Amino acid sequence: MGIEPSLHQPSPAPAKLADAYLQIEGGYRLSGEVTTSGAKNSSLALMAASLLTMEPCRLHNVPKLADIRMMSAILESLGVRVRPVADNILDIDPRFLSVHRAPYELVNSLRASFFILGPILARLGMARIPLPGGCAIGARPVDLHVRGLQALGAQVRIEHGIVEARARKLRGGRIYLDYPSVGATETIMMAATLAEGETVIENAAQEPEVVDLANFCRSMGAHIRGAGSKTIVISGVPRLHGSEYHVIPDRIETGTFMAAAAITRSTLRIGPVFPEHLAAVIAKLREMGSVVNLVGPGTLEVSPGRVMAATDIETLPFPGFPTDMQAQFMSVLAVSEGTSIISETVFENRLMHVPELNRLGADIRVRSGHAIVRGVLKLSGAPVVATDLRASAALVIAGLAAHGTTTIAGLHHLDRGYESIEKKLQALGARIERHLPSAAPNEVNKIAATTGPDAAAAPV
Ligand SMILES: CC(=O)N[C@H]1[C@@H](OP(=O)(O)OP(=O)(O)OC[C@H]2O[C@@H](n3ccc(=O)[nH]c3=O)[C@H](O)[C@@H]2O)O[C@H](CO)[C@@H](O)[C@@H]1O
Ligand SMILES: C=C(OP(=O)(O)O)C(=O)O
Repeated sequence: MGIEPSLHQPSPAPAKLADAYLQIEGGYRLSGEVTTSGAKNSSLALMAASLLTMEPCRLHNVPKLADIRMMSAILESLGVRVRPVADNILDIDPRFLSVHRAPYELVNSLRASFFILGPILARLGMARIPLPGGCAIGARPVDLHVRGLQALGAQVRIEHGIVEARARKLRGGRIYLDYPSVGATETIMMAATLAEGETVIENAAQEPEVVDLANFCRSMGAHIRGAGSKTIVISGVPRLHGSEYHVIPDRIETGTFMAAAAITRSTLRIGPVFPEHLAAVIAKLREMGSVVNLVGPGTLEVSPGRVMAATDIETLPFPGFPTDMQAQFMSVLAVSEGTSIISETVFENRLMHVPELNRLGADIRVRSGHAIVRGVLKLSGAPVVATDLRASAALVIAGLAAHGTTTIAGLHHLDRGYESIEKKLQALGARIERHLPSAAPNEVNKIAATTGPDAAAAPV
């Protein structure tokens, strides 16, 4: 993937006092145990995959997030019934899927909305989905999704920003992905479950969320082999049945709390976790000097070593270091001893947090897509603006370590991907509060159930 520096990005709009913001008093240690929510990126793919059957599905461990609420709204716009039946349990009844087009206003806000293309095409023989939105971290084309569906016999054209795919009957095919795209692997895998004959995806993405999706499809009766390896083989079946399924824990949320432990030099226990999903993150943190141990089934303990040392990081497809953890690790490296080089190779515009971290006293320069991070002794609190989801997490982490007060605006990014993050951090002893839009500048509002991030996730 081509990488270009983010130096030429316009600065994010300054925070307005009328916007919601987080206020953090940093420089304090954390302690205790934190529970990881279900994986956002799995849940979104599984919600789309539930369209493949005509029977009800129940998903457990779905996080309460703005993205999940949006995906629920998209499914409902297609005639599908989506109901939260208990905390983090979502019932999806796709029997009445009848609409093959999704509204732009809904699809525009998240990348995962595009996951519905393959299932709708497989079920209805036609789909019209606007090009997706999501974090503005690069161009994020959909050519690999399109070529995959074409290999299954679909006719696909893109006009006026809408992807239209038609196929009376999808047929298995052989697809080599030029890049192991997570989304393209998922789109093709879902469509292929109902295609006639065998589909082989070569150079497939190996991310745990791809495996979770394959396992969910298998629980519905799909025949899928090799998920988690570079070659996935799908033998199409005439129909899939309903299923009840538990979403895997969110490895990126776990990694974010691991980074919070490292930067505040605290001991934290984090779980549930599949350590093999975080092998690269654990290895990097150990290299930097943290002590990371598995202290029980599915619980990691992160504690401080003698020093936090610089290290180089290159983001890569799984099992490499995840791009979704790059920003958070940049915060930790900003206060580690020595100079680190971070190379973002997955997305060409995912260094927008650099100027904001520098505002907090970090010393980071961007040169040809690489961030050169010179460790400083301390960060100091300042007002900053989140530019995307993981950038916002990086700013929260930096704010926990920065001396004095940090305010973070642009919380709609954070609320896309972190369930109750400030409540979880407060329980660990962090001095973090959310100020709601109506609040006077110095007046803290307790998070009202009707307007806070939990409300954003209302359907779950
Ligand atoms: C909802 C979801 O699951 N999002 C995740 C998913 O995004 P997403 O599925 O969008 O990420 P991809 O793996 O597809 O993208 C990786 C690279 O491939 C490029 N590409 C992708 C598709 C395509 O048709 N053509 C193309 O060139 C992208 O521009 C990017 O440079 O995987 C990313 C990589 O781990 C994560 O950061 C995102 O959190
Ligand atoms: C980039 C992310 O999400 P999305 O693909 O939905 O933009 C993310 O989860 O970090």
